[in-house]
Amino acid sequence: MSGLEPFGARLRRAMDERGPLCVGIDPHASLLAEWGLNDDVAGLERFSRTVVEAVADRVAVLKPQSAFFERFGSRGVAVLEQSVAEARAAGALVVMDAKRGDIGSTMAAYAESFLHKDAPLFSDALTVSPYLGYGSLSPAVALARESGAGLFVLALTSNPEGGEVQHAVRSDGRNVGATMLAHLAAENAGEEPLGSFGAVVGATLGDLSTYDLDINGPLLAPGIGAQGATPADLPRVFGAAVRNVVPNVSRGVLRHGPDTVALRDAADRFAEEIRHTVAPS
Ligand SMILES: O=c1ccn([C@@H]2O[C@H](COP(=O)(O)O)[C@@H](O)[C@H]2O)c(=O)[nH]1
Repeated sequence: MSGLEPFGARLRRAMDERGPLCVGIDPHASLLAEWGLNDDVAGLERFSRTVVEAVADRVAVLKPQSAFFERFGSRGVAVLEQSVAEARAAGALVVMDAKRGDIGSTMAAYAESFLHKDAPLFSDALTVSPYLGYGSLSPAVALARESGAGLFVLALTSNPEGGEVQHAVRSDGRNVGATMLAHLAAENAGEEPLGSFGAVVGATLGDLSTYDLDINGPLLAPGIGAQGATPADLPRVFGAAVRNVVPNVSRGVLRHGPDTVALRDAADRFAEEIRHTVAPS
């Protein structure tokens, strides 16, 4: 299977050209209502199409949250397929936020669903959960390499409950989140300009200087906007690794819809704030 150029290289270029902002497509029932849309497949389709039309030609990454599409069954998944295709056609990279994770043999099927180049839901990258053991992700790592896709592994999540698992200390003295970061650094060793195997690290987490975030791969940073973090927090949280951070904003942008100009302006404001804090001129 001849794949795309590696995800890390494509992402680095997109971040350099468009800035690193990732806008989420999260069609919450409450947002559909605020936009004057019905909580049905037609409302879902209108919502997703509007977000893609508003921002897919200007942000590096769009991140559809699969849960909000799966809620509507097969017709919701059809809308998700269409949104992925339209976003990619407009030049955005798509990170599918489906947080898949299972024993290796089943993980292989999840990987086929999102990372095989001919899959209807093929995405540039997929969020995955390593909490059945990092090694259980091997089939997804292998297929991502073959297809030129990437993964974002949940390492230090933005929610307050995450620490119960991710801060647990192993017998070697390292905590679980740090162990995931170390696995990713090994995966990305020697890759230029950037590896394809990223970590999810919440922007809400405060000072992370005790962690080695230098994984030579992207750090997807949710938590800005509705969860309380701001672009100004990024240098303090990520230190020198801020250069590889892909900050995600979902509700913080989406609440400005359904007007496409207002959505675009909101994304532009976040992008500008991020540019100022990440690479101040
Ligand atoms: O640690 C994590 C991992 C994923 N997410 C997802 O990101 C968005 C955040 O949405 P906001 O509206 O900007 O809060 C959402 O899809 C989450 O499932 C996360 O928040 N934290």
